[in-house]
Amino acid sequence: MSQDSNDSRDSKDPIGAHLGRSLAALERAARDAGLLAAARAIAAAMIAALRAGNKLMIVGNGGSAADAQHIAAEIIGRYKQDRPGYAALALTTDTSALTAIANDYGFEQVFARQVEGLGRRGDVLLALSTSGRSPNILAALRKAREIGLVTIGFTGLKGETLGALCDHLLVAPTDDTPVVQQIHLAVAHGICDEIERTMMREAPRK
Ligand SMILES: O=C(CO)[C@@H](O)[C@H](O)[C@H](O)[C@H](O)COP(=O)(O)O
Ligand SMILES: [Zn+2]
Repeated sequence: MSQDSNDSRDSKDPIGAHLGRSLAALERAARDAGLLAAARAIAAAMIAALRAGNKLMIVGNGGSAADAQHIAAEIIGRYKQDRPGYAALALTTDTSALTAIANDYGFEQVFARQVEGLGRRGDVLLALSTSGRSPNILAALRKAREIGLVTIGFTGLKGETLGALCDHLLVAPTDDTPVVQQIHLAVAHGICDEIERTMMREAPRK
């Protein structure tokens, strides 16, 4: 049985059961010193790259593709403060590129090919994968390493092997896919806050 499943409550009250699982996992995350240390190190790596004129690229499948776009929008647009846009993009949005690459080279290459074309040494690749096993995510991380990007993985309890391809790995303390995604987004919002506050403190008008 999954760490967070509760079958009898699920069948009677799926919404309440989901909220209960989400709350418990978020509480575990908020008290997880390893997760908080990883999140702070990830924010610092992103800040260093953005300050040096590099960019952040983000990849994910399904709900994590939506999260990739959400996080990129917070950074290029704004999170809470009026400030310059910082260089971030999701590689999940260009349907022409995605379909051409999938059609011509296979779905496994949809992100790796974009990393090859757009990535420059010192850029950051943030890969969101709840399972840590999606072949297109693994291929993107391998390509990023080849080019000299900083590699960051967000995963769940089943995905820790992703760490072999990542300079920084954040592990949500659950194996329930949607709850893993919710923790990824909550941590990402905290990281956006840290990025914005630090960049604004150091160069408020730049
Ligand atoms: O949003 C959800 C589940 O909450 C799904 O769309 C989910 O993202 C998809 O099944 C993905 O293909 C899962 O990929 P990954 O996180 O294992 O890399
Ligand atoms: Zn979902």
